[in-house]
Amino acid sequence: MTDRLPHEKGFHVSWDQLHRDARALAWRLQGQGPDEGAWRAVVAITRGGMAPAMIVARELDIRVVDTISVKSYNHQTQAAPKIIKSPDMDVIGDGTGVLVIDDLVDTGKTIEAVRRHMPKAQIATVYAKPMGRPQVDTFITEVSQDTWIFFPWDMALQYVKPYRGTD
Ligand SMILES: O=P(O)(O)OC[C@H]1O[C@H](OP(=O)(O)OP(=O)(O)O)[C@H](O)[C@@H]1O
Ligand SMILES: Nc1nc2[nH]cnc2c(=O)[nH]1
Ligand SMILES: [Mg+2]
Repeated sequence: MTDRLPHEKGFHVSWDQLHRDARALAWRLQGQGPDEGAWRAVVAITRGGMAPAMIVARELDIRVVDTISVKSYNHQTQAAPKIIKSPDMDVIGDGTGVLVIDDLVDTGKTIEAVRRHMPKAQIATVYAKPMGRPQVDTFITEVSQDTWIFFPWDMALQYVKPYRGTD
């Protein structure tokens, strides 16, 4: 178990923002596949990669969608990443023409494990921190290493007190 650096800042992502950023990722990946620009399949890194992978698959009209499950974090503490479910290797092969999608790269350890599994795949994330950035082929937004990204599925709308009280 490695205790991670403290996260001084929070970056809170709404569904709307995630949708726009995942669409931007699809836009960037479009036409980059090896078969006349097309991609054969999408593999989502569960669980955080599933929503962005769905949006990318929809935008790029990719109907073959699979998952790879990597377990490493327990809340904000990281252990060695372990692949606990692989995609269908008959379909995915060495990853040629396959897009692997995750919500973010932080230390890059999750993607390192995935890349060993599918060395020829194109790996893309919506958000990237500097440490993991070299591990991904494509990303949309960089956030600093001391920032924790909060995704819409981790949050709920709640009341916020006004700056100036009336009582
Ligand atoms: O670059 P790394 O330091 O390896 O961290 C990035 C990974 O951590 C988070 O997943 P997590 O393991 O928390 O699981 P989840 O997607 O199921 O929430 C995130 O969704 C990435 O997959
Ligand atoms: N939600 C979330 N999961 C992570 N896993 C590794 N880094 C992060 C992060 O910044 N936010
Ligand atoms: Mg994840």
